Amino acid sequence: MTPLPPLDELLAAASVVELPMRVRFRGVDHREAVLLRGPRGWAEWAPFVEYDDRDASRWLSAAVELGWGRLPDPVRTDVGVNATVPAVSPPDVAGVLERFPGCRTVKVKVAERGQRLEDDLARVAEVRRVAGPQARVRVDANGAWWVEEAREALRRLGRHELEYAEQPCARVEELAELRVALAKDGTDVPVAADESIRRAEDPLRVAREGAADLVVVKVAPLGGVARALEVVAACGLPAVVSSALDTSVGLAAGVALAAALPQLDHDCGLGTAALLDADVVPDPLLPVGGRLTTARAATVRNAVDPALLTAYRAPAERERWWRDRLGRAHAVLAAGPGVGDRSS
Ligand SMILES: O=C(O)CCC(=O)C1=CC=C[C@@H](O)[C@@H]1C(=O)O
Ligand SMILES: [Mg+2]
Repeated sequence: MTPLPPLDELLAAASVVELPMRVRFRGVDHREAVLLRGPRGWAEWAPFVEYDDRDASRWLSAAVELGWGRLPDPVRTDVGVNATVPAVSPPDVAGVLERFPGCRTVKVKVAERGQRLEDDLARVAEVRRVAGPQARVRVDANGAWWVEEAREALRRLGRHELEYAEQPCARVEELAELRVALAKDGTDVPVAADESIRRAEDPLRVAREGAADLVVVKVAPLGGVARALEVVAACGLPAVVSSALDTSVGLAAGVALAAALPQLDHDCGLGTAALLDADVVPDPLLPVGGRLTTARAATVRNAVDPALLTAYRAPAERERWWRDRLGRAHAVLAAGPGVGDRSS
């Protein structure tokens, strides 16, 4: 674990930005982030605004690892990247996919609040039509379905040959129950755990309770690359890396994690720079031919442009909000293990 720098050092290193998004995703049309200029390079701290100080402190551990620590060594030099399709209407699908040239895998948001299964069926059908029969298509419900709802939704969505369904239900026990039901139905859709990993007190419950066929891991929510590698090793399940809607700096940490995983058989959700309408580097970390390399990630991560930090500087009262939050998250980490850390 990288030693925690003093709060005043972090505050002195911090720039708060507000970046516009190209398309609404995760209920937001802009992304706030704190960029930290550490002695080992730039880092990013951007816990979603609704998260509490304990969650935010885990994201801070990841930022400290990136800016003040050392990342685990890679075992590969490049990783495959999936396209990410928000809960858009079918006519908008082609335009979204055009932003992910060369990606052979597509993740589709489903079960969006205020929408119906028919909207998901139409969106996934259009993704399948545009991306073609060879594409790998996965869906992400962010835990919105009840078990029986997920059972029916995946029976109907499964006709499009899904690679897997990410967090179809919210609770670990529901995921375990759903997997049994899907097998009984002959619905061949693997289940991936995302929120049950990154927001759980004990991410290993997923593996212990047979709740998933694979795990989705995100660097920042899990507390850093080294911690994410530990969680994957302890789960003993295939893993996919996904972003936390980061700027190119945070995405570079995601590439570092994907490159360090002993086994990586799926494309990763690290193409989300395409969802941002601005970034903190002049040449955002966008996949080329559907792939990202560790070399380019390392270069981009340290190409943060002060002019962009100024251009997209957050309003003063948001800057104050983030700096206060940084102080609280720092206090959680400074209080030591057992306060911000997970059991396991
Ligand atoms: O995995 C991807 O294709 C992109 C990242 C992504 O889907 C997400 C990023 C951050 C939070 C969520 O909105 C969402 C997810 O649940 O995986
Ligand atoms: Mg997810």
